[in-house]
Amino acid sequence: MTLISIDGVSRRFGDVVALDSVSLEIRQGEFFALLGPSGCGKTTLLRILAGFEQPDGGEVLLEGEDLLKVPAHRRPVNLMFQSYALFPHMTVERNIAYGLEREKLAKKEIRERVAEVLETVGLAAHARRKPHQLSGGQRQRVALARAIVKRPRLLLLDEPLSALDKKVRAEMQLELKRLQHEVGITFVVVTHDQEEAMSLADRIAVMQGGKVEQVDAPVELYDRPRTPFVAGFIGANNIFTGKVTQEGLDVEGLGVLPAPKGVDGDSALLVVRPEKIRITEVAAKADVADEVAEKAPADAEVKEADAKTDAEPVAEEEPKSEATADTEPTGKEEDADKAETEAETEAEVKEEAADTADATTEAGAEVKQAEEGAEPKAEAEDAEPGVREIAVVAEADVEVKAKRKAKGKSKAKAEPEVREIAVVTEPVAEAEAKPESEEAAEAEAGDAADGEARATTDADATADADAEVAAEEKAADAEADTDTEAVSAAEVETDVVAKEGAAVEASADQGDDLRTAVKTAMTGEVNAEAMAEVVSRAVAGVVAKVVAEVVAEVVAVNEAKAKAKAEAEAVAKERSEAGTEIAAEAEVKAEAEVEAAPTSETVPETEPTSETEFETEPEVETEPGPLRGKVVDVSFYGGTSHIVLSVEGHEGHVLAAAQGSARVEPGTEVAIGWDAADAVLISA
Ligand SMILES: Nc1ncnc2c1ncn2[C@@H]1O[C@H](COP(=O)(O)OP(=O)(O)OP(=O)(O)O)[C@@H](O)[C@H]1O
Repeated sequence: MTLISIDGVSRRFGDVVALDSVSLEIRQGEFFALLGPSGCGKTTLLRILAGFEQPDGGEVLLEGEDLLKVPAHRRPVNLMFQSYALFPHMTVERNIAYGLEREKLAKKEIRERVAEVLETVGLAAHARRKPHQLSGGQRQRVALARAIVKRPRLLLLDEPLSALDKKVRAEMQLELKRLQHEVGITFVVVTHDQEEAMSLADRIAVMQGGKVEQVDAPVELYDRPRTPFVAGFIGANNIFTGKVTQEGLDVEGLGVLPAPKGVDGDSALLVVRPEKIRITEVAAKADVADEVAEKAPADAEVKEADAKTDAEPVAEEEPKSEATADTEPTGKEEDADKAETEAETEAEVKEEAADTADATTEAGAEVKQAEEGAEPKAEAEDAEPGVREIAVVAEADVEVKAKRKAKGKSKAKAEPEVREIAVVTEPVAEAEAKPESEEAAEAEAGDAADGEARATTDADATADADAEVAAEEKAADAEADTDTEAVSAAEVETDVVAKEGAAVEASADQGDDLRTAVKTAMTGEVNAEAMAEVVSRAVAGVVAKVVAEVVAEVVAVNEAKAKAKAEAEAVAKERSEAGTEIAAEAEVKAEAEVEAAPTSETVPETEPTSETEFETEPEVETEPGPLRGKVVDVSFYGGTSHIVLSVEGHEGHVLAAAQGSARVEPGTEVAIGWDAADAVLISA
């Protein structure tokens, strides 16, 4: 139901048009915000509603009644000033009572209403204090109490939180919302702070230059801005200007970009939110590298790519600085080097992996270290490149592409190998939801991309690696939690652990002591008394069953604990390697992304295409975007990675945002894209 109807209201101050035919409706009981930059006319509109200003034209109705004819002091409207305007010499309760006293209400009623409102704003204990004895937030509550005690139909708040520091401000935002909900009064708040408006208001009128640009709910404003101003004002946005075509928006210098349908030939703005931007590391395929190599035989990096394609080991290559920059060699450098050398032939690796399961694990760990500290091209030349090749190809080919670009080759010729960088939650959620076996299989790909499968080329060793990676993934799911929670990440194991006490203690009436005895015996501290009990009950035939049960339980618990410990250690190791805890999460996500990338096992013999990649892993998007660019900067705050990208042919930067820590370095060449459905087209 409409409470206030504003129709064609204008106000000029000399040459300045403060309000230019403003029309909007404010509903009964809603929290409404007037949002816009300084000087857009929001305060003028508020003052007109309060009766402190008269418009030059237009009308304002309150439930159908002409409000403009009603003098300010008779309007059922209250204005809470930015400065709160409290009387410094009066106590809190007298400040609140003041308006009611002026209305000459009965003292009893005044007392009751003041007490009620003091409770509502949580200041009953401060009733006798004076304003200077209160904090900023408390003073603001007094101002609010004073405004609502008169029970206005409409409460106007001019920048109500601007005098508060950030923390109190956040608290008061919640408080204001609660209060508005509780008292049911229609609130109209004026603010230039979009975050404040978005978090407080049910609906927002975005104003600019004395006009209302758009009135909508916060989500609508964010998702579907209807004017260029709103698109630029609310949140960060990537904006491209061009001509609408059937295929998308044709932007000069950039080509046709994915866009929703529009009117052909129209000039329009394309708006894409940073979190909708998909960036994928671009790397030309080996044959492209080959082709470049042929044309530039003197280029050492291209030669390496060539060599890799031919699968001829070039084991003596020195590590390259870019390749080693990611991870500093650890104190186990020598071991790592040794392991790397050992891992260079499949036969040696097999031998090493075949020794024992422990030896395999150790070798894997060492090799992982070796690889992290090693030059990727050496990996590529490995006789058993397996799934690792993806990461290696990607890195090598970025360099190749850079060379190719330097030679002025058309980017259209590249058939990019992609590795999605900006992590999105959906694919990860899907990956997490997968059954363990599938997860383990996929983990192999991600794992191998990290080079972990290097030393495990025989079946047993690979299975070990799979299990290890699957365990890592599960443990990493519980990453920010305590060790106990890490245990709970392994569902089955958790069950067993959780049942440890309960199962042993609660299973059989007469078996309690017996179970304790057996368990105690099994854990090494033989209790003579308990064992005597065991023996005596053997006659009753209880023992065999109980012993079997307890043995199974203890074994299961021990296994679960061992596994959980290994997982926790793996996670800790991952984290320390990645540098931050958040990075660990991103790595798991990134692995899920990498799983989608084709491997030498999954990529067919014939030239792979994006389509074949989709067929392999249809649930993860790997289509590179239409734009090519470079990562300029990556910053992490608010739980999100904010990635600044330069784009070929585009003057401004493109912003991408990814939840968690994105594993992408400045300088990385990327393809940039988005889904047409995720973008908004606005007529220019
Ligand atoms: N009494 C006045 N005399 C002259 N110009 C005025 C007067 N009141 C407002 N203006 C002008 O009208 C325009 C709108 O002012 P208004 O205060 O409504 O904007 P605002 O959006 O509330 O800005 P802010 O957020 O800075 O308070 C401004 O250009 C302002 O300078």
